[in-house]
Amino acid sequence: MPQALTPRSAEALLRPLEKSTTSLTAMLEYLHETGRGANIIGDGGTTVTGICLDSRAVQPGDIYIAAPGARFHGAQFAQAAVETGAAAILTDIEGEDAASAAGVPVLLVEQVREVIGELSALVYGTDEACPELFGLTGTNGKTTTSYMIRSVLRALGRETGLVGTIEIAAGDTPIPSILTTPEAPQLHGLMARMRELGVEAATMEVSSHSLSYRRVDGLRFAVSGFTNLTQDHLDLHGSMQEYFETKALLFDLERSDRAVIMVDDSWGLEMARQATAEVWTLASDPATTGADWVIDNVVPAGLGHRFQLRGPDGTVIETATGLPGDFNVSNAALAVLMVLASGVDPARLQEALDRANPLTVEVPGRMQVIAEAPASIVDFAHNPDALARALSSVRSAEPGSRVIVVFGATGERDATKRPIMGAVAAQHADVVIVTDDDPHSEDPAPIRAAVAAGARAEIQAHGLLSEVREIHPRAAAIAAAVAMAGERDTILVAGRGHEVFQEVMGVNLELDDREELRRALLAHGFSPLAATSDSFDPADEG
Ligand SMILES: CC(=O)N[C@H]1[C@@H](OP(=O)(O)OP(=O)(O)OC[C@H]2O[C@@H](n3ccc(=O)[nH]c3=O)[C@H](O)[C@@H]2O)O[C@H](CO)[C@@H](O)[C@@H]1O[C@H](C)C(=O)N[C@@H](C)C(=O)N[C@H](CCC(=O)O)C(=O)O
Ligand SMILES: Nc1ncnc2c1ncn2[C@@H]1O[C@H](COP(=O)(O)OP(=O)(O)OP(=O)(O)O)[C@@H](O)[C@H]1O
Repeated sequence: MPQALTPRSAEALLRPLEKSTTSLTAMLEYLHETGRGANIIGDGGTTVTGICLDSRAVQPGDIYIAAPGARFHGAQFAQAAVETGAAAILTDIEGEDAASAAGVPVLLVEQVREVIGELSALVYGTDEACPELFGLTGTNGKTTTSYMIRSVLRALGRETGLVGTIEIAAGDTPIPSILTTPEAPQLHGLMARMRELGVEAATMEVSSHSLSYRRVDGLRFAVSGFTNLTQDHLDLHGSMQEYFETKALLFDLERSDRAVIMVDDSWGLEMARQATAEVWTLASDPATTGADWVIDNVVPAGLGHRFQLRGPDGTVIETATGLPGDFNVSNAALAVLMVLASGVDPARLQEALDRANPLTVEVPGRMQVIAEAPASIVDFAHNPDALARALSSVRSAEPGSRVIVVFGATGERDATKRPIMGAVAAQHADVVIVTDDDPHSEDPAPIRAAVAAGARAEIQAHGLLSEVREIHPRAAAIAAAVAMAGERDTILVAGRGHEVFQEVMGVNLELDDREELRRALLAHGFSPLAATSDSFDPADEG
């Protein structure tokens, strides 16, 4: 993928090729009809062909949305937006003066973020025609489950799109992803582009940030799924309750027709109780009473598992996933049920699962096996629950084998999870190598110290035998892990998954954990798997 994309050229990929026009008066009328106060300063007959929230990405003919943010008010970039072709500006009272001074008509509203989604739908016509949407939220498992859903939909012969942390894909065109869930103007532009490309169904990761910032406003999900809720993003949400309430917005009938909710924890149960969309509940434990669907008869198959889904009226679906970890059985089950909930005939779905094995899909940087001896795995676990689950799933039954984990914690994000992740690593690994994750602009040393302190405190409190080392930079930590590993050991490099840049003190350094691991394995005489054959096929695994 070209790294040289600028904000403007990237934005152009998220637009329909065929442009239609919307006048400011049409927007004003829509806002008034839906009970919102708004005024036009200048010529209401002015028409726009696109809508954009970033002055650096404006395309000629756009309405530039000058929104207040944590750092700036977008109105300070109004002049720049007009110089690059903005035909009008949408702003609030605070932005009025700067917007008016930019010399194009201004649509003035009370709360800018409240109207962006709906106006984007109006501009791109996505209120009238949009691919069938599958939305995923939860702390962990969104990316993996959305790849699985896409794979199942493809096996059913549907033309698909995908929006998420790793990439945006409209048809076969991948577009690098900056946010897990892009801003509303980009989402609507993208849906219109997908419509042009004949995309019938799209999966979308819906982050809690996107719900807080109203990025998915104006979209309607046919089926939304909830994976789980564990600690993360408390810097944004303040408390788990607020984090939960934000996620719950997705399961409102105003946004989603149907919801499939994992009820393995109390947050899931509460989510199912609160949701106003039609709910199907799913439990991983077959003994769970009251769940509509349960996962049963899970048996190891190669690196992954075979399992059954048992539902109402004796319905049984049998399938398998080749992805390691019992959490991937939950992800796979959720994917199958979300497709079923969209109205696909169960027999047709079973036939597609049997024929195409779609739940054995390669998800970059998610439990990605780089070598088999020592078992060397790169995973995206970057919060306590994901790290605990990833570590538990890689422990080999072979006597004397050790688990060596290499990880760190992100800078400028939820600092409370740092010692907790250290403690989790000490509980589950024999050797804990603490290194840098993405420190961003924060000094990496105190981040490492907080993680290592959590690990040491856990060892002391429980008399554990794990060993803690602090090694940086990250490539050196990965090399050290390989240097100490024997063939029967397991190395888990956690936290950065598919990412190929590490931001240290504000500078982007090229770093791909998978490449570093391969390099170190080769240097120590081990045999990594070929870079292109990291996907699994249970058919090969027996
Ligand atoms: C915390 C957060 O999500 N902030 C988002 C928010 O920022 P903000 O409103 O504070 O914006 P600001 O920087 O003060 O700027 C104000 C306005 O001026 C505009 N601007 C700014 C500079 C300029 O030159 N021209 C210009 O037009 C900005 O586009 C913005 O509209 O609106 C901006 C405009 O779209 C986003 O870029 C920004 O995301 C930042 C980059 C971000 O890092 N977000 C992350 C945390 C995020 O959303 N992550 C979740 C996933 C998390 C996970 O699950 O791991 C995601 O969905 O990706
Ligand atoms: N169902 C699950 N429960 C707990 N942990 C999981 C689950 N699925 C995946 N994980 C762990 O979480 C990590 C991230 O998985 P994935 O990328 O699918 O989730 P995500 O919700 O998209 O994460 P993010 O929002 O951070 O991008 C995986 O690498 C794995 O360690």
